Amino acid sequence: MSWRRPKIGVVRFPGSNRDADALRAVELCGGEAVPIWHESEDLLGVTGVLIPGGFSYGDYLRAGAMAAHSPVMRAVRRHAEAGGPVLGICNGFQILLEAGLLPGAMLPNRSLRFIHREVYLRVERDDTPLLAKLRRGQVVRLPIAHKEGNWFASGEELSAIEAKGLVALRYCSPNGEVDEAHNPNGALHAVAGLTNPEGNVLGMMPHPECRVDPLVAEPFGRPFIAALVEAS
Ligand SMILES: NC(=O)CC[C@H](N)C(=O)O
Repeated sequence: MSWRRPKIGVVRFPGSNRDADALRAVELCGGEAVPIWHESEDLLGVTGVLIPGGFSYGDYLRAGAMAAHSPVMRAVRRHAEAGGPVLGICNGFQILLEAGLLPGAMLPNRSLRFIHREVYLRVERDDTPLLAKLRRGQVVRLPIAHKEGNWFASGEELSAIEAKGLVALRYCSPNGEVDEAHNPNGALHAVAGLTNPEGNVLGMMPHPECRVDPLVAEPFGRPFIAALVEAS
């Protein structure tokens, strides 16, 4: 890494609650974490963006639906369209879907319950900078904590997403088998994470930001945060 610590903006909305861990995770992975309030019309000179989890606007309407119309999201869109890296975690992923920066939509979990537990994830691609610290086929374990993680796309859209290889992560067994028994929320094709066609925007339901410190647990989240820092 160069002498300069890349500046990563951590966007905060009313109701964000994973922002503190996200800020710390960025610093632990070598970035300079810059909090950005949702009313900001610009990104304060950052070169990467992290949209953390939580309950922006209380999940009213649909999770992420109101946050997607915040002033800061206009700046995030410009940054993404210019090729800048963006990582959306959980509510951040929901916001990116609602903003149309990633394809598909979230439905309530199949069980209609909030689910908080560890899951296994199979890495489906490693050919883009935000996934470059993982390898295809690798299985990682991370926690999920959501009630709207049942990812959905229409049949045609789903085929196009698979054909373009946009699926980044799928829920799986500890051995990497993708089956319905290991799909916690009913997401179509067990989708847990997606990229845009250009690969510079990544959304994921599991939480890497609370798995970066080896004193807490095996740091399976580190490659995601470190890749964002390096890509920025
Ligand atoms: N931890 C999160 O970011 C998830 C909260 C999310 N709004 C939900 O679906 O419940």
